[in-house]
Amino acid sequence: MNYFISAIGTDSGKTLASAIITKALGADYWKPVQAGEPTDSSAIRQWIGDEQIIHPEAFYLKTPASPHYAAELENIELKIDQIQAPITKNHLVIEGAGGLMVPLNHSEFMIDLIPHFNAELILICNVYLGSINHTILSLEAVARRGYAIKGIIFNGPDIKSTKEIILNHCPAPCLLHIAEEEKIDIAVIEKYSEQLKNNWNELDRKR
Ligand SMILES: Nc1ncnc2c1ncn2[C@@H]1O[C@H](COP(=O)(O)OP(=O)(O)OP(=O)(O)O)[C@@H](O)[C@H]1O
Ligand SMILES: C[C@H](N)[C@H](N)CCCCCC(=O)O
Ligand SMILES: [Mg+2]
Repeated sequence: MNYFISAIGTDSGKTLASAIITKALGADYWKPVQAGEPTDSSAIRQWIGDEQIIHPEAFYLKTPASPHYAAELENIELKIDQIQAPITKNHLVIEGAGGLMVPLNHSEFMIDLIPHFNAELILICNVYLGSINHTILSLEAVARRGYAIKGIIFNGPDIKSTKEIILNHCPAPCLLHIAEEEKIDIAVIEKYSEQLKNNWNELDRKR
């Protein structure tokens, strides 16, 4: 299965969550469009070790900006039909850049990659004042297009009322809650990947 990891914004914890998901599923990882350094693939490599496959980016753009603009600066035509998913028999964790409505060019958005890769969405919701609005808007964009959503991963403070209202508007369950950690290292990734495995299996049993 392909899982597309997106978020309600940028710097939301997609790379952290992708490392946890990749580890939990024993999956391959792929960042199709990388804008700026250090690359997310390099962070994932540090956190998951050498045993799993990280596929090379389809587009590496130098400027840490919206991909549509970073591509324009380099005179690169960034179009979805030029991006082919790597061939693998394994699960593939595909990390987007920024949030769902981040543009790749003047007519295509990150969200359009979900059907292109025949993927299920996992939405990373970092929790802050304003995140309810950003999350429900993101869920509406997904619902309007009829795309499959596997679940939500919360990242940050555990605020019951925020989680409840979001989950009441989400057709899929919470897969994991990542707390604010003092530092992110291999032990933290392993701790959450064990939690995610248990939650995932439990949710699959209930379905
Ligand atoms: N729960 C957390 N505890 C501590 N640090 C965190 C947590 N979540 C994210 N971070 C840190 O916040 C920063 C942004 O997270 P991350 O790189 O995963 O965001 P992103 O959504 O992948 O961003 P991008 O859109 O650039 O891909 C990183 O330095 C990451 O290690
Ligand atoms: C450079 C950054 N870390 C991400 N890779 C790209 C974020 C694009 C955000 C665009 C926007 O929503 O305004
Ligand atoms: Mg990232």
